[in-house]
Amino acid sequence: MYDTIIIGAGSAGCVLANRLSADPNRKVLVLEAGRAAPLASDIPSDWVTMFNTGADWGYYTEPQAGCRGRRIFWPRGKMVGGSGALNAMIYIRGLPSDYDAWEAMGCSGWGWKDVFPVFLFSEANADIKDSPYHGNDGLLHIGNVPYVDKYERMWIEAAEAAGYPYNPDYNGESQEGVGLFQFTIRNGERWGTGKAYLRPALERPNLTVETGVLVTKVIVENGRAKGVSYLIDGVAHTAYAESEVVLSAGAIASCQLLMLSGIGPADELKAVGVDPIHDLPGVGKDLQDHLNIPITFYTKEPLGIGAWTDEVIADSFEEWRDYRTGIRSSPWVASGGHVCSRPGVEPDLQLYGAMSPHRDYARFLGGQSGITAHCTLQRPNSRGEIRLRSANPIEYPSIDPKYFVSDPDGLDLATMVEGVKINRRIMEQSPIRELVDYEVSPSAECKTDAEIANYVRGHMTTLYHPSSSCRMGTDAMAVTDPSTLKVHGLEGLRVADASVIPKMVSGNLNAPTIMVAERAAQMILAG
Ligand SMILES: Cc1cc2nc3c(=O)[nH]c(=O)nc-3n(C[C@H](O)[C@H](O)[C@H](O)COP(=O)(O)OP(=O)(O)OC[C@H]3O[C@@H](n4cnc5c(N)ncnc54)[C@H](O)[C@@H]3O)c2cc1C
Repeated sequence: MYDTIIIGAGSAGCVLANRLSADPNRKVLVLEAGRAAPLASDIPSDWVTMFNTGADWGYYTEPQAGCRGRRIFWPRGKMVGGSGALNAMIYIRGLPSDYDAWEAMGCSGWGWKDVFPVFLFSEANADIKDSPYHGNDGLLHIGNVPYVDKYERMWIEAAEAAGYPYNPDYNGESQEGVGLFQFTIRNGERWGTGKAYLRPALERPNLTVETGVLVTKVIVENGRAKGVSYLIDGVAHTAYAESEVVLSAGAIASCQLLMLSGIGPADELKAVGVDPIHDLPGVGKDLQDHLNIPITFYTKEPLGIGAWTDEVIADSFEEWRDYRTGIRSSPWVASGGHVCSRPGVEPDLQLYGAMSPHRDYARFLGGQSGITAHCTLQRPNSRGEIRLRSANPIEYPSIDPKYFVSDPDGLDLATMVEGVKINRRIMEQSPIRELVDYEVSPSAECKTDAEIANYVRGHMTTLYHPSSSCRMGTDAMAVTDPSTLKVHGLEGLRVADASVIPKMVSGNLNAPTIMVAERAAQMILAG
């Protein structure tokens, strides 16, 4: 018998495993479906090479009516460290107003004044000292990118020439402007929560971590979570928890597991053969994600990833292996920024100037060197849902983010069209302009807003940030209680991961998820 069972050793689960097992009187079990992270996870440049491997759940959405019927690829980490072991390692918190909006939605205790100290508490910034905006004593190592390509600096110069000010610290006083991102990289190696939080706790006798374990159900008796059922190599097992079960399986699997356990919209559960035990209509609803649109240019000279030969790849790996330096110590998303699509808004677009001629999540590279300019919508209106397809826990759920179609005013699409125009403007400035041969995609013929919108629908990707599928709140569609993160109406069951985020923040989701997990641990330890 354990005190606490944590489902999932991802970004959030590893934080909880560390914080909760720091209490020697608490017996903690962590159950993770994946196994140890592969070498590619350690190497910052190699994150995209893990897509569609055993370390990736490799989900696809339902065909998206707003995206010309395409199914959108949704990679998620399936390994110790979770998506934080697969991600691009950018560290960003979002805007203070994002969290104040959470509070205004009924999540009292989650305003900026409440969460900012938690961000500082978890942060160990190696490069920015004596700043009121950064912590230096936490467990989460943050640093500047170890390798900056000269063309990344040129992209920043071009963006400045287009009128966007240089910002040396977008986690500082203001997010607006362009510059270099900060990363969860330590001495040239990925340092997600699997290493920062879980690894140092593994020696503790009160912490057990089991990998290769697929949790299939939370066992609930008389309104209280008692334990979990899981499969190891297809064989069923159970484990019991005295105090509680914490779902940290991520924004897809946490709501899937609630529904498999009979907790969710009762009619929908019955329709797929699951006996409802607790009618909670919001489970799986209100799903949000960051939408991203890349545009690609070929360059006249070889540069960046497009210039890598087999020899460069081999030599750079040896350099990384021996010294943790060089081109493989960069995730190649170092130059970017946050800009406003129109006057009177806070930065609503995140930009990247990636020195890589890629398309389709960098699974394919172009025939010559190039630059891909990405633009992400920071605060989307689109909200979708996750539903069970069947009562079979092995079957992936139906993921329908309803991109664009759930935003009847069309603001999401219109803002992304502006983002494409901003990226084109940047690419027209010196010193990048002189490098560009021609625009490959969407190509110079795509000119009018309507043509660009059609391109956005046909090429948008996820920026990998599903959230809000078990969102916090006090309204009828809320799933988790903001003051405890307990599932409404049940005892002994909490959710602590990206799925409780009530509304998308203006920035990538790892840091906010880690903050949520830190707070969940504080709540649990407080009893
Ligand atoms: C490719 C990619 C790039 C990204 N880039 C960035 C970035 O640069 N910066 C940033 O801030 N964010 C980034 N993100 C997003 C960020 O990494 C995630 O939002 C964050 O990791 C989510 O954490 P989580 O704890 O909610 O879920 P996860 O980290 O996904 O953890 C869930 C864990 O639960 C396990 N699990 C799931 N189901 C079960 C089950 N049934 N039984 C047992 N275990 C189970 C999973 O295997 C996984 O380990 C990226 C994400 C991806 C996928």
